[in-house]
Amino acid sequence: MSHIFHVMLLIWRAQRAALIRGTVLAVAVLVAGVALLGLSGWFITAAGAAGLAGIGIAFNVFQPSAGVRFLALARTAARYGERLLTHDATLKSLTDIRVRLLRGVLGLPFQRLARLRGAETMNRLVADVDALDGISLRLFIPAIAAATTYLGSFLVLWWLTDLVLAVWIVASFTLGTGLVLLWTGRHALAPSRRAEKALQAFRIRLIDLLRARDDLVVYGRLPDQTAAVGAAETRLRENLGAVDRLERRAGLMLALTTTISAGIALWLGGALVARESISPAQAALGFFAALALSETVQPVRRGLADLGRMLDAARRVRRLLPENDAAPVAASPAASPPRPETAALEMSNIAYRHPGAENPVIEGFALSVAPGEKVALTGVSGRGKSTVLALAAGLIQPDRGQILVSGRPLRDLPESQLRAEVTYLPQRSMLLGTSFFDMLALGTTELDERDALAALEAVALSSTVAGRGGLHAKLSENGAGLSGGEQRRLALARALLRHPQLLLLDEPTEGLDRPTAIRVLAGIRDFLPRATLLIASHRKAERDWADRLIRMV
Ligand SMILES: Nc1ncnc2c1ncn2[C@@H]1O[C@H](COP(=O)(O)OP(=O)(O)OP(=O)(O)O)[C@@H](O)[C@H]1O
Repeated sequence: MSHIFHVMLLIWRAQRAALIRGTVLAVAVLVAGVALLGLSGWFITAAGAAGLAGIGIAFNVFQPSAGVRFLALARTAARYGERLLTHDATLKSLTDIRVRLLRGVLGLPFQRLARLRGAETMNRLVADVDALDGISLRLFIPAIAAATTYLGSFLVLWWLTDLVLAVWIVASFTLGTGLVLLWTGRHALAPSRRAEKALQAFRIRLIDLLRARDDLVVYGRLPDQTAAVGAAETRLRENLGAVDRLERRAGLMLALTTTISAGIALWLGGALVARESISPAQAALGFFAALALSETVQPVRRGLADLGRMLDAARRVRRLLPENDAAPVAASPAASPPRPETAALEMSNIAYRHPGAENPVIEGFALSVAPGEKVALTGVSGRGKSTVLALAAGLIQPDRGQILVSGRPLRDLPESQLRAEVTYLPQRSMLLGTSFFDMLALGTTELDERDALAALEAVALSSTVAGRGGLHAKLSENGAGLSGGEQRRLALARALLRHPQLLLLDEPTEGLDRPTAIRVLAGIRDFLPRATLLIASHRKAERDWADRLIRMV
């Protein structure tokens, strides 16, 4: 439950003023409803009694009927204002939470980020945050409004009728509805959780099916995956059905509570009238107020039916939210200029162990690359070449040792300066966008077309781009309509366009035929004549191109 309170606190803090106003209006809606029915009952009974007594002519019908009209209108207006304020404030708070969550996800350490599954993260950001709206709209605000209305009704009924009648009505409602709501929350917890899990499974399996469709067809697993999607959907429907049934049962029990409470209030009112403690009209007021109190807990019923979904969503969201993102961001140290007389990249006595791995992948590793040098890192697969590049790019931190970029400790470089000076092309990169231009523009905010064409020429892609209709021609999303080699070269061109001083390339010509590989390697140097180049390599063409080889053993 602490997660739900924490999320409610976040929602409340972000939109405090609007939520206070909305809650006041929610109380006004319920109070006006109870007063409306109570006054109507009193009015009809009092008018009837006056008629029976033969003094109907003297009975003032105008004031009570004006009161009824006022309360009806006030209730409608308050309901409108309450919906507007609370929904608007909650949705704004959730937008805020979603942005903070995104910031939290993006701020995760590189290794954790690499382990996140796209579909799952998408679910967190969309479905989980959506589930949180019920915490304020269907739990806290209606619960506060109902409690306030019970207290107010007790005081007003005591004042206008009799203490015994007031105690009975409010106590029976508090106890009755409290028990029904507890029952609903307890029984709906499991199916509501299962429904949410099934929904997440449905989405993830469907996204996996769409993404891996070709592999699933090749391995004959498409029917299995389709069946898995269908099974998740069936589970979702079954559990949603269970939640709905529970909610209906809770509705029935609430109706029974109202009937018993109002029935006994009628009997008690009659007894009090017989003892001449109150008038019949006052007894009617009590009875009708009791009937109206049933309205107070309807929204909470729906909220409690969804409690399991909200609890799980709140727990997951809280885990990913940055702990204290309200704290001011520490000022970045001033950017320091490179020292030209030093090595472009120097790594000394580096040790690194991947999280969860038993042994360090590299231990006591050292390397020095002079400015403008082309160095190839070689070694058998799994020796740690990509790990060295990720360390040099500052994506992971060494457990021991020091990394200097142009003589400055890498960990002291401000992020923006590091990214401006060092670019890393991993083995697998993602192309974002739907045209060559869009895909290249990820690396450079103000991309110049001439520069883009020059980079494409450097990676031997000019004719491909021209053949596909030019830089701005529409392509399948994320480069899906390009060959594997074309996709890699496009990612390489994107890296070149950042004009880094140090370019780290992980097997840049993998998948290319030898003549194209040689052409691309020459193009890299032509495009960046002064840059320092460190590449992880398995190919002879790359080793021949390099000025020096560093063999990892
Ligand atoms: N995130 C990770 N968690 C645990 N182990 C990892 C992780 N990333 C890499 N490894 C392991 O670290 C070792 C070095 O991996 P790395 O990718 O650096 O090797 P590599 O020399 O570049 O290999 P290749 O030539 O096949 O690309 C491998 O055994 C790999 O399984």
